[in-house]
Amino acid sequence: MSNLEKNKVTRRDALKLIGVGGAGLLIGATGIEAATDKVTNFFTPNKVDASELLPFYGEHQQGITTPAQDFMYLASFQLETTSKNEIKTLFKKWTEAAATLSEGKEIGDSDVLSSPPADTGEAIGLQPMKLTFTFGVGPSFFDKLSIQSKRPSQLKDLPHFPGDDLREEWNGGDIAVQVCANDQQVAFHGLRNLIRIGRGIVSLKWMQHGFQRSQGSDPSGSTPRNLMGFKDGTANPNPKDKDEMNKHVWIQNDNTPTWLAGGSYLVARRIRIRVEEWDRSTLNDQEATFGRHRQSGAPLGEKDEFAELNVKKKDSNGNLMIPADSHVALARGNGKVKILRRSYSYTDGLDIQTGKLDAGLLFVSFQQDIEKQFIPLQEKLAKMDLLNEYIEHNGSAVFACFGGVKKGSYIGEGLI
Ligand SMILES: C=CC1=C(C)c2cc3[nH]c(cc4nc(cc5[nH]c(cc1n2)c(C)c5CCC(=O)O)C(CCC(=O)O)=C4C)c(C)c3C=C
Ligand SMILES: [Fe+2]
Repeated sequence: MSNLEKNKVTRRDALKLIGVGGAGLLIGATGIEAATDKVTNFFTPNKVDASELLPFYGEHQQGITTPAQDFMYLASFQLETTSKNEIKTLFKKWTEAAATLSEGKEIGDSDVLSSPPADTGEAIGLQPMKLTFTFGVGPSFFDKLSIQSKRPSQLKDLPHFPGDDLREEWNGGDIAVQVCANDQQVAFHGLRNLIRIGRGIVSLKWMQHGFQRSQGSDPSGSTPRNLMGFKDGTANPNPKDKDEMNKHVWIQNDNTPTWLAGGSYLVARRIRIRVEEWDRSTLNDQEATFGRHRQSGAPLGEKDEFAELNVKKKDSNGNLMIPADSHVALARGNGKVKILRRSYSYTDGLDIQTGKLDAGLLFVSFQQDIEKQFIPLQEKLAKMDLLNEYIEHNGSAVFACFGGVKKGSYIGEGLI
């Protein structure tokens, strides 16, 4: 049988696919044709939608204020060289590859029979699916290249927080690449090709995938839920509000070096959730832990997800509606410190030591100033957040993400 014939959807297959297996079931010919049509339509091309394409070049890097795509890979690389020139060449190659892949094109020359194809091929024919790349450098990057004088003073490893249970295999790194897309294969292909281009110059230190509910399963675009079942992202600052982004996210003061201007600091925390314990806690405890209702996402005592969150509001007995040690009460504080959260859920299968799931939140936040934003927030949470009973931080990293890249330029230009 030819491949073409093998791939054909037969009427019999179509019937199986639509669940019509019973002998003697009467179905009119037109019914069968219509059903078969539906199945064969499954293989017909989708229209190419230009909105699926997010250009790599621009004022800021993509993947920061970009509405979170369905999938992400966060990869942390370590340098295998101390040569600035080799890193500069790599950054130029990565820039070109990221720009090409973001347009849904293949990289390099892949039709020379005597050489391995330049592109690994698994995204051939696929749309870009809002593929974005976000690049940054960690504190150790500056030491390894002996350019310590260029390291921004606040780009250093985070302090130890109470309860931290950090593992070296999930910590730090010299370079970060965040790859996001609405298709996991497209995202993986993007990262895999950067890994390949970097071989011999950089190697992976750690890599974490992330997911959220796909936009296809929630076309209304409501706030995604985390693995604890709660809407997560409700009180994020609005990425479309330029003033808010300038105030809380983009680095842009007078002393900012050009390579960092319009960039942002990325904090990543791999936070394991003890889902088994959480699943045994009562709904009442769960809601008190977050300070919001599970179903609606509304602050406790309110009906609407976006109702004002008043941490001082009391019930008729004089008790706080939202417990003072709940996650949102502590994270909101006086409401002045804001970070842009862009976290994803992760699952890494079974922890064979404990027989429990290794699942949680790959917490990612972008901020203008780590010392004024993330650190004071996490200090408060680590001390007394009710959520601490159910989570453990086992990975931590900080990176300075470059400003946007202009066509003809490359990531990190001006730094190396
Ligand atoms: C240091 C910063 C934060 C860490 C670490 C963190 C971990 C974490 N959060 C959730 C789930 C939710 N967080 C929510 C709100 C919220 N969280 C932070 C900061 C950190 N969270 C902030 C700044 C806020 C907003 C507070 C506010 O101003 O109201 C919520 C409520 C819904 C929402 O607003 O997004 C949830 C749910 C988990 C599961 C987690 C670690 C595993
Ligand atoms: Fe949170």
